Amino acid sequence: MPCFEQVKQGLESAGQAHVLQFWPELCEEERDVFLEELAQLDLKGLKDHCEGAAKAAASPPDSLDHHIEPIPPEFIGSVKKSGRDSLEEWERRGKIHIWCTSNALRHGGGANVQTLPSVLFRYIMTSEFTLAPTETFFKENNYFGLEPTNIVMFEQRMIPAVTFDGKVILKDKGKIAMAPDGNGGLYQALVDNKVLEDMKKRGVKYLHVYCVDNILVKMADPVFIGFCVSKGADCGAKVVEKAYPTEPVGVVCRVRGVSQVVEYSEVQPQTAELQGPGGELVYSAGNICNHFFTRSFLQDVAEKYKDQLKQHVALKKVPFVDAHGVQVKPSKSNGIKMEKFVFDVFEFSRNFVAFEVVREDEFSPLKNADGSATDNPTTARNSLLAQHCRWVTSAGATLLDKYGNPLPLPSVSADDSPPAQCEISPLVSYFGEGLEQLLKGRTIHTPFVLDEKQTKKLQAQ
Ligand SMILES: CC(=O)N[C@H]1[C@@H](OP(=O)(O)O)O[C@H](CO)[C@@H](O)[C@@H]1O
Repeated sequence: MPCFEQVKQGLESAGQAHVLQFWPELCEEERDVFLEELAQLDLKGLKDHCEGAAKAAASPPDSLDHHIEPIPPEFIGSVKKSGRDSLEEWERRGKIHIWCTSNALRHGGGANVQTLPSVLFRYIMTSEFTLAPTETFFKENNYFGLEPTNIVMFEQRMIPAVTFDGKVILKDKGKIAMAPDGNGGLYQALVDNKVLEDMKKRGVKYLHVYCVDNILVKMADPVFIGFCVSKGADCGAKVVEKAYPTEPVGVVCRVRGVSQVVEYSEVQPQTAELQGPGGELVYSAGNICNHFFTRSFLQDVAEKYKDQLKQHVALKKVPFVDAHGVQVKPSKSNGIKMEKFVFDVFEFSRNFVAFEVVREDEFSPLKNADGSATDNPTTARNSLLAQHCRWVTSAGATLLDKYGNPLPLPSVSADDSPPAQCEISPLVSYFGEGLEQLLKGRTIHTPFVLDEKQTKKLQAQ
């Protein structure tokens, strides 16, 4: 059991003695739980954290408009602008790297890329709130047929939310309001959970990192990996062309000559609207939270740079207990959550590249609840269905609606009328490949689900 006096002293010297104001009212069990929680805090760093948060919230960040420039074209690859040969070559190289990792683990080297199936190691970072539900979800679904030991789940750190005058917020009489430390908490979490050692042991050299809110993500995309490795990159980012100047996505660009992502909130509209000679947006490389890293780059970040990552301020409505111990749900922002961003390591890269992909194929974010205009569960589902309709149609099949009438070619945008119910299992096709031999010349009634069982049936016909 942690020592109460020590914790109390730590809080006092951080200027946070108020955290214990309801201590006399807590029962023994509540005290034990609270003391455990307080002992987990970085009490030495608490003063800096609280003062830093209040200071950062009071002073808006410098405008970056005069310091930004686009990434030079020689550091950008593009699915749209590259020939078939280059794309196939990157894909081939990417597959070799993926296969080599799995083979090194199984046989201690000497990959035979023709015959080995690819084993991928998945590292899933969650917050304190989502670890147990994520584990349960995987278990309940039998790990989706994957080998459980190849899936590593780990938690990012939580840090206290702070008032505008730098005081830790009490969520309850015996509980601090904690918030995850942002997606850039990844680098600290890799260290805390010894994940880099695990990667090393398994022979992992390259990582494809993405945030979960994109239904169209191409996990471990061999084309992207092949592109980045062939350019000798230690760090890379997939981008899509921005749909309109003020679209709420970060822009991959350079600031004072250094590659980084500038968030949509950090530039003036007139900068976002700047156009090149052909009318194209100057800052068009929209960040989709989809990155390539070499393990050795991550190792460098963990050893040398992790503590230099910027802290970003997020102003939030944080429920709290008032001086009388009454729980309050604020109607306007009352608290500061400090977050680190996953892409803030780009500036430490020695060779950063960007790779532009096709939005309709790779980016349909889920940010809002149904009922809002964009980026909600319905638009996400429609994007996936529309993509699968396109795959089936380009494999040479004709889709029929439920009355037996031929469906028009699926629209490129998922925002129009809902696409036909046509879904291809990722166990059958990763990105539309292999469908022609199954579907060419067929007439298919929707709803249609092409899973492994249906595939076998079609093969037998
Ligand atoms: C801190 C962070 O990761 N910001 C990302 C992230 O934005 P959010 O609005 O925070 O979800 O996802 C966007 C793409 O969906 C990306 O453009 C942006 O740069």
